[in-house]
Amino acid sequence: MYSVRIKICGVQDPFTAEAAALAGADAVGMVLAPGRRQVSPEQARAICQAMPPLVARVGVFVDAPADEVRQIACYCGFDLVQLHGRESPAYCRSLGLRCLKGVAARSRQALEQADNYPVAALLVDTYLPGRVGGTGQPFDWRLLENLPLKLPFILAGGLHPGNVGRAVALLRPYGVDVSSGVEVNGQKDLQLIKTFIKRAKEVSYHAAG
Ligand SMILES: O=C(O)c1ccccc1NCC(=O)[C@H](O)[C@H](O)COP(=O)(O)O
Repeated sequence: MYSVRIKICGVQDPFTAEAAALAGADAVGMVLAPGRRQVSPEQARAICQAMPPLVARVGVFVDAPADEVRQIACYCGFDLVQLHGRESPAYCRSLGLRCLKGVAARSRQALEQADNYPVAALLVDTYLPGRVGGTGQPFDWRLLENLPLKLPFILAGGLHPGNVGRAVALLRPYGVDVSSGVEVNGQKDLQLIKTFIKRAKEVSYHAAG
């Protein structure tokens, strides 16, 4: 049976992380890179410590020095790191950590190239020049249709409770990732998180195969 995994990203406080996990999130992401959702290593550690077991804690980095990523991942207790910049395959390998590679959905060729990364999964996100992640903008999902990737892929970019069911039914991704789509006025909203999780899971339970 297929059951899509769900990552709630850009979480900034322990209460939201715990509530998302209890609502059925499989992973919670904390952004360590500059931006409006950035948390300090101390905040990320407090979030990780508040989370119940068996839910993945993911640290999101953008082109950070490898030593810094290793040190923060160890200090916080991350299960995975998400590399959302221009990190090379060699960089990913050198970390010695389980990685998700963020890849901008620019073209099918870009996705096919990324499929050779030595990582646990690809997180396929919207391409917007000059922006990195958490944009709230979707991309044309037809780019992923019938694309034979070896790596599991996590669909990201502009997902929300109103479109996640369609995305799951159409693409059957390994996972889905959301940040802006479960926020109100820039803050995570528990009701939206619960509705997103419910919608994604119910569609995947009913998907054939
Ligand atoms: O969310 C951010 O602010 C962010 C900043 C820098 C690098 C990555 C970032 N987010 C990564 C994520 O995994 C987001 O959840 C993903 O881009 C989807 O975001 P959204 O379109 O807002 O759902």
